[in-house]
Amino acid sequence: MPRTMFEKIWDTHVVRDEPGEVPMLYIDRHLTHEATSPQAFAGLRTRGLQVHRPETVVAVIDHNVPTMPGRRLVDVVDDQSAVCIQTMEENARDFGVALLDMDSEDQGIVHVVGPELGLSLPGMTVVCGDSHTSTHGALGIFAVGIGTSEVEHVLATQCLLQQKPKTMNIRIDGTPVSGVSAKDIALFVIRTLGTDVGTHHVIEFSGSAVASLTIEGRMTLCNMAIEAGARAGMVAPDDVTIDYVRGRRFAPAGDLFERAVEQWKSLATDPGARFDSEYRLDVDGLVPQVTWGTTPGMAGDITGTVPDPAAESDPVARAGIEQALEYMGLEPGQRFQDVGVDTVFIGSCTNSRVEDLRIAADHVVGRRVAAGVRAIVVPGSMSVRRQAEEEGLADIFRRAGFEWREPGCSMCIAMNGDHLSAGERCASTSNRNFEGRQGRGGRTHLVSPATAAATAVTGRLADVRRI
Ligand SMILES: CC(C)[C@H](C(=O)O)[C@@H](O)C(=O)O
Ligand code: SF4
Repeated sequence: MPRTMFEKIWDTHVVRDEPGEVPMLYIDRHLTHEATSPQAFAGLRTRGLQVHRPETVVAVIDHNVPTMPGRRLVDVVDDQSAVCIQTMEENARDFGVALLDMDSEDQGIVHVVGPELGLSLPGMTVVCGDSHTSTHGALGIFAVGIGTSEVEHVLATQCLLQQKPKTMNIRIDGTPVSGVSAKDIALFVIRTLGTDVGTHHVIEFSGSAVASLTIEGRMTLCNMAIEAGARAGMVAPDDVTIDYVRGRRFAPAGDLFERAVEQWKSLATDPGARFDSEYRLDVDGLVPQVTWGTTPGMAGDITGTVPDPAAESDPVARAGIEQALEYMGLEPGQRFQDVGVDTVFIGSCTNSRVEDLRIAADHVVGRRVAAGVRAIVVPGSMSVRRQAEEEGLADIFRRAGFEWREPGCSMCIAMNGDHLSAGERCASTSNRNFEGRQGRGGRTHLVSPATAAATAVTGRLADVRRI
C-alpha cells in the first residue's frame, strides 16, 4: 500500500503497537536544553535510573543564556536562569551526556545546532522538550516536541509513548514576488488556514514553492508548523537535502553516506498515498507579510492596513480583533507602513541561520539604523556567528548601528534579560507574537529577515521592495 513519508518513518520506529495501548516509538536523537530538562533528570535521580543511551542525547544551553559579547556566568540575568544553566551542566556531567555549554564553539539554539552539526538526519525520529522541534522536520525527520515527563521517559528508555498523529498535506505552489521568503509563506499559510488547522496532525509541506526553498527556508516553514497547531512539520528529502547533510560533522561519511542517501531518497511520500486531510495554496504573487495582532495568524500583506473589527460579523472573532488591537496599540485602517517601531530583533530558531543574516545584511549594507531604533542581531549558533563574521556580515550590521550578539533564544522569549519594555513595539523574525512574549506589555510584529532589516533602517514596518 502506498505510504506517506510520515508513515514510513513511523513504521520503522514503532517498537510496540497493541490494540488499546498508546504506541511506543523508538527515538534516534534526543536533544535537550536547560529550560525543560531539570525535572526530568531529577526524576531519574529519584528513581535511581541512568540515561539508557547517553550517546544519542545532546544538551544545549540556549534559553537562559546572556547574549552580550564576552558573556560569562556572572552575566546571567537572574538566579533562576543561573540555576537552570548550572543544573544542566551537572546533569550532563553526571549522566554522561554531551553538552554544548555557554562557552562551547558549537553552542547555539538547539534547533539551529541539531541540523547544522548533522545530529538530526533524514529518516530519524528526533525529540526535544521544546515545541519548535518541528524545525528539524525540514530534513525529512519525524521531529516532535515533548513535555518534561516525556523527556524523563525518553532518557530512561529511549522510547516515547505517542498516539499516532493524523497526516496532513499542505501543498504550496506558485512563485512569490522577489523579496518574499519562507517566513512570509509560513505567515501566509497560518493566516489562511488558521492557528489550529494542524491540531493532532503531522503536516507534510509539498509543492513547487516548497521544493524551491533552501533547507534553511524549509526549516523556517517547519518551525512555524507548530504555530498552525500541528504536532510536527516535514518536507521530503531531495537533492537539496542531501547536499545540505553531506559533510556535516555527525553525518555518515563515505560509503555509509551513499547507502544512507539511497534510504533517504525512498522516504518521499509514495504516489497515491492518502493523507487524512489535504490543502492546496497558491503563493503566486505573494507579497511580504506582517502580523498586526497577538497570534501568528493575525497577519496581512505589508501593503495593507490594520483590519477593522466592525467589518467582522462573527462576534467572537470581532472581540478577538478588538482585544488584539488594544494590546498592540493600533487603529483600524492604519497603514502598516505608517507604524513606527522601537526595536528590531533578528534572531530565533525561525530565522537566525546564516542565510537569514545574509538576506538581512543585503538590505542594511550602506545604510544606518533609523534614529531612536534599537536593532539587534542574535545569530542562531556560534557557527553561524563565525561564518557571518568571516563573510563580513557582522561588520555590515555593526557599521549600520545594529548590536551584534552571542547566540541564544534571546528576545524571542525574553528569558535571558533581552526583552521589550511595556508598550515598546518590535519587528521580530521570531515565531510567536503572544501578549508579553518578548517582555510584559511588549508589542511584537512577526516578519521575515528582509522585512526586519528594511524596518530597522526606515524606523517603520517597511516593504522591502520600496526602501
Ligand atoms: C521554553 C520552551 C518550553 C518553549 C517551547 O516549548 O517552545 C520555548 O522554546 C518557546 O518557544 O516557547
Ligand atoms: S528561539 Fe524562541 S522559539 Fe526557538 S526554542 Fe528558543 S524560545 Fe523557543
